[in-house]
Amino acid sequence: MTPAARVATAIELLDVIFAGDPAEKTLTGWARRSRFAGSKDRAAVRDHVFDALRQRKSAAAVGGAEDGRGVMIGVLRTAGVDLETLFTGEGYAPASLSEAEQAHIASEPVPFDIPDWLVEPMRESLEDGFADAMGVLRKRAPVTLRVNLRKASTGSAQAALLKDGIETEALALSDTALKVTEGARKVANSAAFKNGLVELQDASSQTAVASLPLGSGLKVMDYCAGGGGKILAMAARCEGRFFAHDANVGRLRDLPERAKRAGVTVQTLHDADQAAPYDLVFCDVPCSGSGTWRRTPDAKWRFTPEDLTALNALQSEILAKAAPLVAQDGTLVYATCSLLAAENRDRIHDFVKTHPDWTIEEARQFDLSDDSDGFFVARLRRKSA
Ligand SMILES: C[S@@+](CC[C@H](N)C(=O)[O-])C[C@H]1O[C@@H](n2cnc3c(N)ncnc32)[C@H](O)[C@@H]1O
Repeated sequence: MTPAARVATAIELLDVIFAGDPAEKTLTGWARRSRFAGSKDRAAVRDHVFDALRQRKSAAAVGGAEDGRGVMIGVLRTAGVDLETLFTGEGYAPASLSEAEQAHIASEPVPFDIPDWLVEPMRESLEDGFADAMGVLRKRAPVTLRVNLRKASTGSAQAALLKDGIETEALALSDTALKVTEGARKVANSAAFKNGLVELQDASSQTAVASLPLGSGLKVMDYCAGGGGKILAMAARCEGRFFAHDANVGRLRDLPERAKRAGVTVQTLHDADQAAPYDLVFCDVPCSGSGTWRRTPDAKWRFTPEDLTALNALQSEILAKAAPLVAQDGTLVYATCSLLAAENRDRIHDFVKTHPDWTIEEARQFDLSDDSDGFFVARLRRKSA
């Protein structure tokens, strides 16, 4: 495919997505139907579509229309691309630019790339960091690896990755985080990944796990374990007994294989109180994912006030259910990958108000940055008698 044909395809797919179809499904369906598209074409079309979804509102303002074509024009114009070379109308290229499209100038200020109803809650949550975070949300997210300290040091993992053409740089935020600077698409097939030297994990999650009071011999429960990213990061840091639970058992499916690769043992429990009490119960609760919206940009446009209300109720319910599983002197951890105070600060304040025997030991919000996703982690303890 020519660069122009890739843009034309992205425009078509964006129109389907804007009409309501999920981005992943739309891209997968197109790839399946389009035998002529090679892996580079598929990657390029995907990048165009995701760039457009990240910047949907600002790009529409710059491009002059809210449909796929307008948004794509906005994305390319913002990136400084010469539109005349792509919008030629020749072959599979998009139609030439109209006079109105050529002359369009975005009115100021260019809108933020989140739903309108979220602008004030987000501004209140992020305070001075609001403008920076809105800028970062428009960019691509980094690919970050966690070095598995059970099997490698940062240096030996970097050397192993390099053998497969993957270049990385160590991130200051965490002692285990490597940002991939070259060869990100090769990670899944690399020997370093297959042998469990590294896992994919954002740097703020890694730092949050590193801040936990983990020590040898502790019993740890990951109450909302999902694919197991957090419990694997915990198990990599110390010897102990590690348990994983999830209301949706199917989400634990990959965990045994990942644990085996990492050289650790994690026992999955259908019933979380089976092995209670635990020294540490980690609740990585379902959330808006606003700290990771660069990675799943169509999720932000689907997110409604009703979703937030329902999530808040579930988040409080999970904390209340997990608290009795914690040993008398143990730690309850509440975490989200959200930037919204309603899902973070407000939830733990609400919890200690309704559970007066508990106190907040520490809470930390990780900003959204070029090197890491937004993340929130809070440690709670029972008050001493
Ligand atoms: C943010 S994800 C967890 C991600 C995971 N910790 C990781 O690092 O890969 C939240 C998980 O909570 C689970 N969940 C939802 N409701 C729950 C509940 N009431 N009790 C326990 N888990 C729940 C979901 O199935 C989902 O897997």
